[in-house]
Amino acid sequence: MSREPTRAAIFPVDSNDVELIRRAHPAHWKNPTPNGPYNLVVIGAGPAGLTAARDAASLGAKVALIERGLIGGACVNVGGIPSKSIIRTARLYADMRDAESFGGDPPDHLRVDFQRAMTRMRQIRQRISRANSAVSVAAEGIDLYFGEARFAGPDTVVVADRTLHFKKALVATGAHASGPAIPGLAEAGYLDNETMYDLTQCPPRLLVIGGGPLGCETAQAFCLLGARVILAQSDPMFLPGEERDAAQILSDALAREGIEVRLNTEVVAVRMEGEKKAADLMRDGDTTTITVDEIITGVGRSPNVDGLGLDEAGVAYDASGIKVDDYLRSTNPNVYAAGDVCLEYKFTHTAEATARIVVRNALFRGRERLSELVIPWCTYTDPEIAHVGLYPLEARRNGIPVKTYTVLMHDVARAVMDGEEEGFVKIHVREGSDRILGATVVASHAGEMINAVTLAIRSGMGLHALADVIHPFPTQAQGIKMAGDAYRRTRFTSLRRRLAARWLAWSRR
Ligand SMILES: Cc1cc2nc3c(=O)[nH]c(=O)nc-3n(C[C@H](O)[C@H](O)[C@H](O)COP(=O)(O)OP(=O)(O)OC[C@H]3O[C@@H](n4cnc5c(N)ncnc54)[C@H](O)[C@@H]3O)c2cc1C
Ligand SMILES: NC(=O)c1ccc[n+]([C@@H]2O[C@H](COP(=O)([O-])OP(=O)(O)OC[C@H]3O[C@@H](n4cnc5c(N)ncnc54)[C@H](O)[C@@H]3O)[C@@H](O)[C@H]2O)c1
Repeated sequence: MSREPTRAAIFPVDSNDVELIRRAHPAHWKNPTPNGPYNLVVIGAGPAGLTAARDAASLGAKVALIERGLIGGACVNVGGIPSKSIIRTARLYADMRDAESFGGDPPDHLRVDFQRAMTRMRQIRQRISRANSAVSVAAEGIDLYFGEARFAGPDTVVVADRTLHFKKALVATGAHASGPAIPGLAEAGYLDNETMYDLTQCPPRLLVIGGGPLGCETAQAFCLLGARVILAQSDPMFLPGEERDAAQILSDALAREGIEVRLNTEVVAVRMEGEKKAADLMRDGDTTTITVDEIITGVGRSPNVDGLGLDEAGVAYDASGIKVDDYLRSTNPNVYAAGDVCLEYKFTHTAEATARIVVRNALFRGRERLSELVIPWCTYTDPEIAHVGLYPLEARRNGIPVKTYTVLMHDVARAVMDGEEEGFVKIHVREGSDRILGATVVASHAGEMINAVTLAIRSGMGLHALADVIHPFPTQAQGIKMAGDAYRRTRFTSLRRRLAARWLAWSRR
């Protein structure tokens, strides 16, 4: 059974897309002619490949970069950039509807202009792609090739009619949307992240399958842009990896906005009924049928390993991607991997961070380790959910006693003023110390707030010291400092308090 999603429209949709393609994969690009072996051949020009190629070239390495599609990879073209652009417009409509609670008047006839929201997204996407144009990449001294790359041996890659020899290679081919094996889905047609940004009209009734970051962000954005959304998630909670109360706040927020939340629910069959798509949803053995205009899937991503000739290169891989050691080296000591093709945590920032490790380890005999990275992440729903470090459950499983300091956002003055009181800051420390193990922030700007905790963990700064960092008033980031203050207050032992009281009493004499 084919699991290919249907094309919503012909890409390019408008002149912005034409411009994007002109920059990110020019029609008449002439591939260079290799001239001796490369220090580094990079396959894939997404965040991982671009970062590695640029860093290596700027250090004087002879670098080849190969891309089969658009420079920028998933992030720029079909991921973080388009999704966060439409989320911004969705939030604008949410604020307009909510104008009364900010002391304003909601517009009389609020009509969502979906096409304009999507056009704005395409404008932003092509604007951001300027920084990665083929011409600018080549101008940085990188030999840029377009075409499908394939290993022809342990030190050779072929692309189009060129054969490239390398001392080291980096596989940075990313991942693609996994197609859920739901009977009838392929025949009925569906969209995923490769195709949904081609939409020019908002589907009136939409089923989103999958309640991970992609499904939750997409469901909320499309709901705020006018679709009636049903969100089906097979797990009992959205964002299954996150802390329960964070996922619960999100679940409540989605339901409040009018999304039909279906947890513990499997989509078991899809079929066409006239112009509509009928989907059978099963929960606890009971099946209900819903009818929708469109289906979007977000059920995880699978690494791009097929057709790369990895066996010829002696590079081991499986369904979770290329097997790498802590130095990001594959089973071929001269071939490394970075980003989505090998990582459990599939984020733009981890793709870039791992690419930097590869440049140091592969070209300069570095010994930098993947396990030493402190990796935060954020789901850009409203409220946002951000995390870094260990979860309490993980810590306890490893025998580490945990104490948590919690600040509710409704106690943070700026959050109250902004009408963004939902959420919390939770900082987990090793019990009996101020060593920060991890943190979860649920707040409108959690993605910005988590950075202070990441910095603290990275630099070995304890929660006590974090409380001493002066935060401008009023900011929502004060929630982080307030968690530090909560920790500090616990240090006022009864003996200290008694001594302080005695000293103060003596000072009053
Ligand atoms: C909808 C969505 C939203 C997201 N939002 C966020 C977010 O908010 N924040 C975040 O951090 N992450 C986000 N991500 C994840 C992020 O996009 C990825 O983690 C990131 O793009 C991975 O970078 P990469 O370089 O490893 O791979 P990719 O970006 O996938 O790039 C790989 C490149 O390799 C090319 N390629 C593949 N095979 C070959 C071959 N054989 N020959 C030549 N070229 C090849 C591909 O064409 C592609 O351009 C999101 C993802 C999606 C789908
Ligand atoms: N803000 C961000 O950083 C961001 C945003 C979007 C995507 N991403 C990245 O992209 C990757 C993919 O995200 P994702 O949300 O697609 O994957 P995911 O694996 O994180 O979540 C998929 C969810 O779908 C559910 N699911 C799977 N099959 C299902 C089915 N048949 N019916 C109903 N539910 C089903 C799973 O229970 C799971 O919770 C992730 O690694 C993520 O890091 C990141």
